[in-house]
Amino acid sequence: MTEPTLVPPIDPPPAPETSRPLHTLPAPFSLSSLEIITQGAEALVYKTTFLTPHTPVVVKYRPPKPYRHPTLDKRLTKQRLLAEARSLVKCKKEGVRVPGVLGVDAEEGWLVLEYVDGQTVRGVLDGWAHRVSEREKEADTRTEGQGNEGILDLMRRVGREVGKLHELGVCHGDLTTSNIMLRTPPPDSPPPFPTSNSISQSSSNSLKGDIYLIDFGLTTSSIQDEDKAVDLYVLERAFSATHPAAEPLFQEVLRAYGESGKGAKSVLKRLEGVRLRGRKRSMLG
Ligand SMILES: Nc1ncnc2c1ncn2[C@@H]1O[C@H](COP(=O)(O)OP(=O)(O)OP(=O)(O)O)[C@@H](O)[C@H]1O
Repeated sequence: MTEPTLVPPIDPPPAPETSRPLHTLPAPFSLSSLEIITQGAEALVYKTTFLTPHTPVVVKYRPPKPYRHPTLDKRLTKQRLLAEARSLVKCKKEGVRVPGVLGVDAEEGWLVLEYVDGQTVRGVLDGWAHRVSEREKEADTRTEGQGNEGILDLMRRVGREVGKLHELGVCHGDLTTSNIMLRTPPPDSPPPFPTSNSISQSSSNSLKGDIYLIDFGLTTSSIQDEDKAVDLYVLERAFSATHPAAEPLFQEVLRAYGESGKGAKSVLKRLEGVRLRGRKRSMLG
């Protein structure tokens, strides 16, 4: 009988690396005081009341990219962060609704921003599209068309805010429905008891509030119609990707944009060309 051979214990495979070095967030922040909002491709976004107990703020942190040379990485992060902070400051000063910059440490890679209490337009559109399909299922003709004025008005506010940004000579560079937020307005005093009117109003109230543009990490200064038209094209694509029902709403964004400033009409003209090129490119694969 052959002796059983002793198989040396196999080392367990190394634990997969976390996709992001969360623990590297520098002082003065500690993870216990931060609530993660998103962990995007470029940045970690947290909400915290660590700095101001009664007012939440956003900490946007760009962690080091381990695959990049550390010196180059630090330089790029610093440049992008400063560019983002400068654009935000400029926009806010000129009356475009953006979160205020409360602090920045470009060496360490973080930015503290005013917290916009609300939801992204992407979230709003998802909710709206859901309500539309529920209504269609119920085939309730009494409610048909109800609530549309609210969403159309929201689209006009989006168009005007983007118009203000472009009028200033700033192109967003990543204008998607996730980078536009609807700030929740302070609550109206509620009626003493719910009425049918107040119930139907609660869903249209969710569409009220100011529009804020966020994520200025890819912003550029440009007075070129072409750059502005590309911004609009990116937004148009985001609308059609969200929900087919949202696509016609974009026309309302464009209408309001067209009336927002001197150069807006010629940007819309240019958008037609950008669309044609976009279509050609997607046909070619
Ligand atoms: N000032 C703010 N107030 C409230 N929420 C915010 C704020 N800034 C960002 N957010 C939330 O965090 C999300 C991501 O923010 P942002 O787009 O700035 O980060 P990002 O990592 O650059 O994103 P992406 O990887 O999509 O480019 C937003 O979609 C929004 O939900």
